[in-house]
Amino acid sequence: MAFGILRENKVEGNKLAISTLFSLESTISQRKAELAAEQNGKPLWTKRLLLDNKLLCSKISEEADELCRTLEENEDKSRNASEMADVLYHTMILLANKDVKIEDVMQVLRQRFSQSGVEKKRGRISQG
Ligand SMILES: N=c1c2ncn([C@@H]3O[C@H](COP(=O)(O)OP(=O)(O)OP(=O)(O)O)[C@@H](O)[C@H]3O)c2ncn1[C@@H]1O[C@H](COP(=O)(O)O)[C@@H](O)[C@H]1O
Repeated sequence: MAFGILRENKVEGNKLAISTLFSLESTISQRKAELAAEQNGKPLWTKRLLLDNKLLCSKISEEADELCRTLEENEDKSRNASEMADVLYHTMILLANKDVKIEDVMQVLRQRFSQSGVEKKRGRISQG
């Protein structure tokens, strides 16, 4: 009984996690659609990143470095989650820029479920 409730909570938590990514994807693509409309004043941050690939890539590198620092400097879990959120947000803008959907990324991950990293690496070496 208690196990059933725990499993249900986990399923709900997983659904919430995935719907968060879809929500963010939808907001970013809305901002992208709005770019075509006339701009009044300075664009919001997401729009600025959509318009400036150099800025976006430098933010992605910066956020990835900050994420690694949370490990190297043994920072607490909340810092780790916050830096990962920054990485996800900025990388999802890059995906939107390239018209790649988060589902396309998930599909790649799903295809790898049945394969270990060692097998994957071996496959790449024998191909190249
Ligand atoms: N998830 C985010 C998000 N994460 C970070 N940021 C902004 O990204 C900018 C740069 O982030 P940094 O980490 O460099 O911020 P920082 O203040 O320098 O601080 P550190 O944490 O690195 O110390 C800041 O202005 C943040 O507010 C975000 N801006 C927007 N979103 C989402 O995007 C949606 C649309 O946002 P806008 O259209 O840009 O308002 C929002 O509703 C949110 O859901």
